[in-house]
Amino acid sequence: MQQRANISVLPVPFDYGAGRGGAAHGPAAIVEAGLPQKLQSLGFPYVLHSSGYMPDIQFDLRTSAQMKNWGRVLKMSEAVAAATAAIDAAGDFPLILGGDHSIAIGTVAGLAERRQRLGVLWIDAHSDLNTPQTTPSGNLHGMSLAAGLGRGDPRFVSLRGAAPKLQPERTVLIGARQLDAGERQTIASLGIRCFTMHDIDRRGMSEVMEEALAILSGAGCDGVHLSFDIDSVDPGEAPGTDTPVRGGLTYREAHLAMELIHDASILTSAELVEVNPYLERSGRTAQLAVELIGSMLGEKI
Ligand SMILES: NC(=[NH2+])NCCC[C@H](N)C(=O)O
Ligand SMILES: [Mn+2]
Ligand SMILES: [Mn+2]
Repeated sequence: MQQRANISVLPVPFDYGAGRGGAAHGPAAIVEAGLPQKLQSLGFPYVLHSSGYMPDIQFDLRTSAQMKNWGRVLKMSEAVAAATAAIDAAGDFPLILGGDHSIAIGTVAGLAERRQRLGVLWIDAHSDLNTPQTTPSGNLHGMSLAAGLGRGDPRFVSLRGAAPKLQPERTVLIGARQLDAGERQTIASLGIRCFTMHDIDRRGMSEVMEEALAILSGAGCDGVHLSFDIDSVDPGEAPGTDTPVRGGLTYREAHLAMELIHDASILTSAELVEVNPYLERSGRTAQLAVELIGSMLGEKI
């Protein structure tokens, strides 16, 4: 991260953007797995917010086949955007814990309020570039990056005003290995830089990350947000997630990515999403999340 010492941890216990329940318990699992101790041992002052900033979203039953639970996702997004914007405005480093990946609709909207040239590093097995027209599932966690880029339902795209929040030349994807047809089209037509698992296999994580970070460093960003979907990591290491895809990042590749991100000193915010403790007994996925956050913050072997 940049020279901002105070870390503001914002839990988003929400999973109505996913196809099943459980990711709402991700933040508690990550805290339970030792995140506060990790931040302390690395010497960062931090505050751990309660989830009380979220209004009563349970009872907004508005939904459709193309945007399941959109009423709840919209209410959550508004609350998360406001909370994230406030943390950013206070000069703290926002560290957001998901929750399913639909929470990025809110985090990106909140960050974009002060940062019109926000860069985003999206580490994920997926691209989350679907729209209500292209989604195969109707799950909004597969549409969050699209919303940031100005694609999809106007209520999400224009959350808290200006749209789009993100520009394709400041958006970099890493770890992709399961893209839907409409998403491929969007990546091609917008010219988004997408480093797939194929690229990582051939060139190695180190070279891929160097290029990715160079793109963001050279893109005139006024901030860089890391959106880390734990399903980017291979399901052997990260089984507790809703949409696992074989052939993911190894444990070491994931750590190396985080270490290189730290060394580049460009991050101004980060989120870690899609940990679903319901899907495993071991707790190893939440533990991995804590370790990866450690590497992101400068922990070395
Ligand atoms: N954040 C995630 N885990 N997204 C998974 C998306 C899966 C699929 N592309 C869909 O739109 O439904
Ligand atoms: Mn995702
Ligand atoms: Mn994913």
